[in-house]
Amino acid sequence: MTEGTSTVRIGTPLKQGAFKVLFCGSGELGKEVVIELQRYGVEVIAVDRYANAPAMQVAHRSHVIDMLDAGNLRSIIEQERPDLIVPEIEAIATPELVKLENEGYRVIPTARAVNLTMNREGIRRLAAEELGLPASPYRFAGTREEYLAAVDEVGLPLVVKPVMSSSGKGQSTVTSGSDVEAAWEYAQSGGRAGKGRVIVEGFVDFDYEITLLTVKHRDGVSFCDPIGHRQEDGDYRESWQPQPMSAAALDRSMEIARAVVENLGGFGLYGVELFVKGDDVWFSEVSPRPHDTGLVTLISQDLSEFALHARAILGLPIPMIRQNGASASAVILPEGESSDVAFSGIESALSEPDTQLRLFGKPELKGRRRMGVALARGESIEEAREKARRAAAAVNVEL
Ligand SMILES: Nc1ncnc2c1ncn2[C@@H]1O[C@H](COP(=O)(O)OP(=O)(O)OP(=O)(O)O)[C@@H](O)[C@H]1O
Ligand SMILES: NCC(=O)N[C@@H]1O[C@H](COP(=O)([O-])[O-])[C@@H](O)[C@H]1O
Ligand SMILES: [Mg+2]
Repeated sequence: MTEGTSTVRIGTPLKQGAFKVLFCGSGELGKEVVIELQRYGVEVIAVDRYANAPAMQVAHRSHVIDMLDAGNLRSIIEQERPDLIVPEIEAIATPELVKLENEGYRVIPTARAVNLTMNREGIRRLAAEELGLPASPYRFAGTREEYLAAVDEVGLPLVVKPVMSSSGKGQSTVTSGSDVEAAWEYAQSGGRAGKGRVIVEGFVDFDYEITLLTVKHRDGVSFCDPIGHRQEDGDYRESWQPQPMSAAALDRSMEIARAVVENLGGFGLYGVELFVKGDDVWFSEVSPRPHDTGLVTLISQDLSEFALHARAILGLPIPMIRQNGASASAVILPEGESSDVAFSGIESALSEPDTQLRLFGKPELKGRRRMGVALARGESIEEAREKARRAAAAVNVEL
């Protein structure tokens, strides 16, 4: 930091002068940010809807509450009085965060950003209607009748998603008239916050899709190299960096990302999701926080997306981001039921050079759940992807 302009002060954790950060959501992405904050001696409080969530296991203390309940959320925040509130998932009583921010609390990146992005309607209308950015055609629907009308207007093929959901929950692609009914029912059952409105989006026939990690920090806006990824059922399976792109598509992507994060404001790392075809780029959505496809940066960059988020929210400088070359991540995504999962095959997963593993320590598996991720570097993207997939496949999940 430049002499004379130092304003960041970090006290001693668990003492009067501690700098306190409270996480709303305590999954695998939060866990890595907590670890980065711990390295600066920040006092961390992790909150989620269930006990022993990944970030809780590395925080100073934790609370289990229904974060969609405004009263519960407020009472924990008033009890803890954190210097920063860091939302880690979408399903939070975000209007209450707006009120708390008005009362003087600091919400990362801003309460407005969190409130707009927790609901697909907020962010889509901002990006497409206010900022005029290119996006797939879309309609919103709250009833079956509105939904059927929306399907007619948008036309097939299309994608249906609950307005409040993530990781593909409640999402389906409709390619024929016979899927229309099932997509509505699935969206009604699959949203994180229960039944409700859906977005009907025209299907974008992209060549590839990227996440452009974009950091807003004290000295401006910085971009990470683009991350390519492969999704199945709306959930990420593999990601890699750098995704090869034409100069025109990359410029356009940065332009779109900059417009979005400058409007949303605040300090922190954003994951801007974009679809690319040739030199054309469409905005898809944005996370006002580290992104799951950005897990690859744990091996591909000197400062991972989690380290960058920590620096940005603390008001620390980010003079450069070093990329280490072709890298990839592959998820460990078992299906089944267990409340005492064990992992084996780890020696084999780590037997190749430039390979790493993260096991999240989630206390329960019910259905399909991301429990870990394999990371690898290679001479080429293809080699890195193969290595990461081999490492992920070598891990046995014992239920
Ligand atoms: N309109 C669309 N056209 C084509 N593919 C789409 C469209 N919308 C979504 N997809 C595909 O589904 C994936 C998940 O969609 P989206 O990012 O909107 O869901 P999500 O539940 O918010 O996921 P996450 O929380 O993991 O980011 C996208 O990355 C893309 O592969
Ligand atoms: N695409 C969003 C995303 O990846 N979010 C990450 O997954 C966790 C929830 O996992 P869970 O569903 O296994 O509890 C969240 O807490 C966050 O870390
Ligand atoms: Mg997404």
